[in-house]
Amino acid sequence: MKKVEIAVGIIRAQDGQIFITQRGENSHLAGFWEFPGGKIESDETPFMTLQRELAEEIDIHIHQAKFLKTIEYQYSDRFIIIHAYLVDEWDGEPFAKEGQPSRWVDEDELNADDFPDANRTLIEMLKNQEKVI
Ligand SMILES: Nc1nc2c([nH]c(=O)n2[C@@H]2O[C@H](COP(=O)(O)OP(=O)(O)OP(=O)(O)O)[C@@H](O)[C@H]2O)c(=O)[nH]1
Ligand SMILES: [Mg+2]
Repeated sequence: MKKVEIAVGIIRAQDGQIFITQRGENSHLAGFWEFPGGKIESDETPFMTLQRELAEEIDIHIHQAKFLKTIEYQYSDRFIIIHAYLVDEWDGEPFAKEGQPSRWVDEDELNADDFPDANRTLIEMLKNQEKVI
């Protein structure tokens, strides 16, 4: 079974909106919305991956982020580990560099059904505002 470990950012603006992107055609879980991020490379810490992926995918640069939660989830074809960070300070204006759809959405309006199954507990945590964040 393939094991995939990733870091993702919940990019939250001061008005509470969150920046999300849609997974491209032909990718794993195509068409679902996601938090920008990607796979941890062998010499990276999760935070280094987050910095690199947010620069590559949405053109923002971060100096810090708040670690939120690690989620483990078994898909039919892979086991996934997601390190999720809250990003509320960055340089630049996020946009989907690879041309995929993107949007800002109110935290309260995040719909877990639009995201991969692995994201469900994370989205519930954000919506329930377990007030660590
Ligand atoms: N970036 C991102 N990936 C997620 C999320 N939730 C989730 O299950 N994933 C899964 O995490 C895996 C790795 O994400 P990735 O961004 O590196 O995916 P990728 O398209 O480069 O991978 P691939 O082309 O090798 O399949 C994918 O299988 C993806 O479906 C999420 O919120 N954000
Ligand atoms: Mg990615």
